[in-house]
Amino acid sequence: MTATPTVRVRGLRRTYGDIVAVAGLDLDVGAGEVVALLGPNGAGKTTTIEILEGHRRRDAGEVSVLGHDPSRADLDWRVRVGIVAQASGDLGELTVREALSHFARYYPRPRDPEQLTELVGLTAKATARVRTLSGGQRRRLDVALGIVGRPRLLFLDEPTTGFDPQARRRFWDLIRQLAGTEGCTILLNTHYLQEAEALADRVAVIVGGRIVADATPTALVGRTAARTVVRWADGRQETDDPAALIAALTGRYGGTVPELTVSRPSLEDVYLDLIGDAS
Ligand SMILES: Nc1ncnc2c1ncn2[C@@H]1O[C@H](COP(=O)(O)OP(=O)(O)OP(=O)(O)O)[C@@H](O)[C@H]1O
Repeated sequence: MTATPTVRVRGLRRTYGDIVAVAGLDLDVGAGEVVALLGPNGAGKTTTIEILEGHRRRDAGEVSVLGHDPSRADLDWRVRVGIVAQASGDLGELTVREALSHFARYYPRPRDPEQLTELVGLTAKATARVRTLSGGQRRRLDVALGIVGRPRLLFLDEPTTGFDPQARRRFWDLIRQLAGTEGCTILLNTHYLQEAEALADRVAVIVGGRIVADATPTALVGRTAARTVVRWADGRQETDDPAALIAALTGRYGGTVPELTVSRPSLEDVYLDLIGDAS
């Protein structure tokens, strides 16, 4: 992590009447990092992201995003921040190409709308009206609109909801490209554990408006008490040393172990443990 994080949050709080949505949250995101926010419904992820985007006020806490307080940010800051919100705006009767060309004009150094259409896999729909797109296609357009201005920092709030598996993989490639080649910092809010595992340098788990874990996916999985489960035709055993167990089974069967499967603990196991402990 660099000396000055791209996002720095200390003691963030936000209430709605009696509901404490964000309850003293601390978070750092370094330049070029991809950080995934995970948490159950109502944990405070969207509230946090929208405060960082400058779209919601906070009750307390310090927030610095690209060196500025987002609640007082100017146009110069806005063009450096890309946003893919949970709900997308109404684009009326515009076609995909028209929508991208229209929004490209707001930025000093926009991406080429044609290349962007290709990048998000919407070339076949370039002249289709936005209202005729399927849910997943509309979401891809939202992603395109979020990156049309070549942001330095990109907020993605559940970006791949409604994507088919192929579109999701393609989106992951795009995010890796943005983070890798272009050095874009990305804060991503997702319910797909596999997505967090595939993309994130760090995972921050929010429960009840607070971060309860913040580590690399590998470190989080390593922290779990869950063990590898080895199953075969007439047995099942949990173990810390699957190789030794499989060698023993191979000896016992005098060769191939029938119906052998090995399941390692996943990020999902750890996540479920964490939110279970914290709630
Ligand atoms: N505008 C609002 N008015 C009142 N309560 C709100 C408002 N926005 C959010 N909340 C409440 O604040 C809490 C946190 O909501 P938030 O949308 O930040 O959660 P989330 O982690 O993004 O959830 P999800 O995964 O379901 O999108 C919830 O209890 C929610 O009902």
